[in-house]
Amino acid sequence: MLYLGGICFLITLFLFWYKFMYSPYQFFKKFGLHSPPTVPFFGNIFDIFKVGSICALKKWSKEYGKVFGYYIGAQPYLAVLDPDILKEIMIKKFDNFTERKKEFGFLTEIRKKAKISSIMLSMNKQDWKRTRAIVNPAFSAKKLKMVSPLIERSCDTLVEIFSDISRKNNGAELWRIFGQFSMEVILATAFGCQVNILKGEKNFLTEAATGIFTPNLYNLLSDLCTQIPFSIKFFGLFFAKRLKLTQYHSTARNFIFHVINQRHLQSYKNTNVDLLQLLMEAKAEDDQICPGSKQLTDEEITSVSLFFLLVGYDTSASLLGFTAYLLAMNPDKQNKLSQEINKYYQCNKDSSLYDAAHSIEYLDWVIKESQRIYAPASMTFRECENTCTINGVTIPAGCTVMIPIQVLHQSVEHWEQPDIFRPERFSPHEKESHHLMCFMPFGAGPRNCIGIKFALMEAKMCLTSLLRKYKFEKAPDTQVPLKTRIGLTQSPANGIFLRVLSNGF
Ligand code: HEM
Repeated sequence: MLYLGGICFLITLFLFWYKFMYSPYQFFKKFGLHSPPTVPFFGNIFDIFKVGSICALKKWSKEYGKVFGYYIGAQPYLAVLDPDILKEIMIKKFDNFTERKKEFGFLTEIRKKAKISSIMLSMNKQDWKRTRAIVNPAFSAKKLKMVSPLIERSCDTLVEIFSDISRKNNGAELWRIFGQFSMEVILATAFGCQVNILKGEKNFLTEAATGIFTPNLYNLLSDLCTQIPFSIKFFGLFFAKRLKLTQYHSTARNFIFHVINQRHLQSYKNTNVDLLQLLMEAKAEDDQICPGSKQLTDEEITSVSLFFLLVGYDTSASLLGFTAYLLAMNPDKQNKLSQEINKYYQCNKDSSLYDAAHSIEYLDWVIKESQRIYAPASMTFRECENTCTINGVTIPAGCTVMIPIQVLHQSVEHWEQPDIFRPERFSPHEKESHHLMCFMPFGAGPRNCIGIKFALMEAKMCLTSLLRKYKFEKAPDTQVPLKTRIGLTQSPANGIFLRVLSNGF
């Protein structure tokens, strides 16, 4: 009896080892793909902890080439750094790679607790097609020009605030201020809410949004728990109630809910057809979605709105902060940009801020070069629907392709002296020399960032109005080199301290 018990125990142990510790890590081997050695149950999580995801990816690509696998827990990721293969995945074979990484684990539980359904980043093919078609018109060039006066209003407030900062010798932390600016802009343009965030109103919103985007342990833990699915439910339920992250989600969601209710209560029809109006007009009767319809449920309207609020805030704040930092560290480039802005206004005295911002070519190069050095969205994903072979590489069905935007932007193979800030790389004369897929701050293909034109308009208008009057300079507290915090997005780890001076024009 004891003998039989012993055998049963050993068999159980073997099955446990096979299922959780051996078999998951054979995934890439089966398809002839290389991957770094793994630690059972944890995969390559410790390598990432040790040096950070970007350094780990750079190191692995040196050892295993431009396509290799790695594991977070038991979750397999295929990192692709080959621009030709990326072009196939993101553009040519988009139908087979329409979805991103599926959302699971703690974050789903946290969102459920805050009554938020699937966000647009992780929507499945059908829901994404339906939602994107509804939202697209809000981002047309014509619509964006219509909302530009709202951005100009926040630019004017920002100039006032910078006037105060320019009197301080030690400078100020600018990333937070750019965050308030971008929150104010997205609220006004997409939701019709004129809130003076820059003057201190509703600061709890920027706090919640920052909290949601700060990379945290839970993303990694989520992936770890995929091996034992019930643990996600268990830990998710246990932690979700107690975490600050849940509170942040609830705060942001409640605010959006309030804005939607206010819009419902307005007796007149909103004439400025903003994003929220488009979403609300797509509301399905009784929350029933018919196949092929262009409608949204109530919960989807809240979730999509919330996502736009968050994503519009975080990435734009980082873009502005990183650009200010790079200009401060490269005074010759900053001088050139200020001169170009000044020259433009000398010839076009009555130009609108919108027109000025879109006419200064050098500004466009500066913003591109800033995004190349510090990509505000450091990575994106695509899920492979059916196994396929691209340029001799087999990509298994169900595999999550990881597209390391920041690593591509820093590749020595594609960029000469990638650490040097040189906006001229993007001049018409030079830009042909880099592969299209080695520069993709907004992703690529049909599922790229929907907010490209909006984000660029906002950043260009903001920098034009600031650099007409001020220049950025290194302050005693400026961190050099700048440390960044990398999750799905990239932001400065300890803010951006800079001095602001009048530029004498
Ligand atoms: C500097 C600012 C921004 C950067 C760098 C950025 C970057 C990105 C990237 C890399 C993606 C993934 C694209 C892909 O997978 O191919 C994305 C998706 C997305 N972004 Fe942005 N973004 C920015 C600003 C914005 C703004 C202002 C909005 C909206 C107001 C926005 C809305 C979205 C949406 C809705 C998606 C999901 C698109 C989809 O799944 O169809 N983004 N963004």
